[in-house]
Amino acid sequence: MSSRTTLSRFLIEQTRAHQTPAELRFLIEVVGRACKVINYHIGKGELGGALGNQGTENVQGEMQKKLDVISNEILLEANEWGGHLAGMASEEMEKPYQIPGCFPKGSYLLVFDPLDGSSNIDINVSVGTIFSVLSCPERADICGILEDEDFLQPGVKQVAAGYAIYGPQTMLVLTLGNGVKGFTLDSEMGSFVLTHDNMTIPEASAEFGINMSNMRHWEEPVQRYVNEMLAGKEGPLGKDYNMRWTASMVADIHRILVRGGVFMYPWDRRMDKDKGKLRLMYEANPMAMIVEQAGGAATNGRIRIMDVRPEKLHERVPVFMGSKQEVERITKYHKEKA
Ligand SMILES: O=P(O)(O)OC[C@H]1O[C@](O)(COP(=O)(O)O)[C@@H](O)[C@@H]1O
Ligand SMILES: [Mg+2]
Ligand SMILES: [Mg+2]
Repeated sequence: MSSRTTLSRFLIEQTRAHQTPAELRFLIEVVGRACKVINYHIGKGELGGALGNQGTENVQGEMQKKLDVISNEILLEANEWGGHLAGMASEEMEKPYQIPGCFPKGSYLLVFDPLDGSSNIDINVSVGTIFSVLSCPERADICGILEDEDFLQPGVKQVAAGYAIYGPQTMLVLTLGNGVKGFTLDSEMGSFVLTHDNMTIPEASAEFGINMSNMRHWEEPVQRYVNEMLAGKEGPLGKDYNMRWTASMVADIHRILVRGGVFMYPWDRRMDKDKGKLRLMYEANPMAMIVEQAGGAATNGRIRIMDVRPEKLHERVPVFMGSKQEVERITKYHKEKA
């Protein structure tokens, strides 16, 4: 009997250890399978005609990549008939996706960013898929249409969160609320195998990730924080910091789960008040749950991201997440300025 723990076996063990409902287990399995299919299309690249623009815009006014649309369809198709979902919402769709038919639906809502890091697709840099699982509010009418409001639950309500990273290795990183696990895709077996048993983020770090080209637009607390790091050991922090930015949130957060650091996408003067670039429901919330479950912290500069009350399905939020000490420092600088 192989001692390697596949995703399926891990989920069964979770059911025994933590009473994880069979429906949730099935949901994670289906999402895992969909990510394997997405991985196949990404791996084919131009051979499969999957690179380049789709020629359409999504609800955020962003030019969609072909793989944004392909990945979205793969996740919808895989999850539509399983009976485990009441509905879905995606970065690439303005409104929630209704599970067709009049019959009792599943207990869960799946919210996802089908392809994260889209600007990196055509240059062969790691991209990912991010997902968040919520419970579906009680519904009288089984034929009832799902409204945006059904999804607008704060991050603390998530029952699971995860991401797939399509890089030199393809991995699935997952939390069900008791720690963070990483599974590597064994392409021969076609299974995700547990390789990172208890991913944790060191409290202290000397590495940060931010798009530096936006510096002139940032608020004072962010300018101060980044300048102090750039000042290195001669500066007030007394240590040298390294900088990394891949422009794929999944890849930047994965780096932090493996070796620590802080990831930032702050508000800047070009944006709507108190908003950011990254989306609360399918980027910030799932990543915040994973980061906190790994011992890190995640705020919008002022409060815990998972305490933010969502108002809109595609709303944006400033993001500071990673090693606790660094996130606490940048949050303190914002509070001092408030
Ligand atoms: O291009 P910028 O400003 O560096 O922004 C990069 C950020 O935008 C994103 O690509 C947005 O995500 P999508 O690709 O899913 O739209 C993040 O993954 C990444 O952190
Ligand atoms: Mg994204
Ligand atoms: Mg995306």
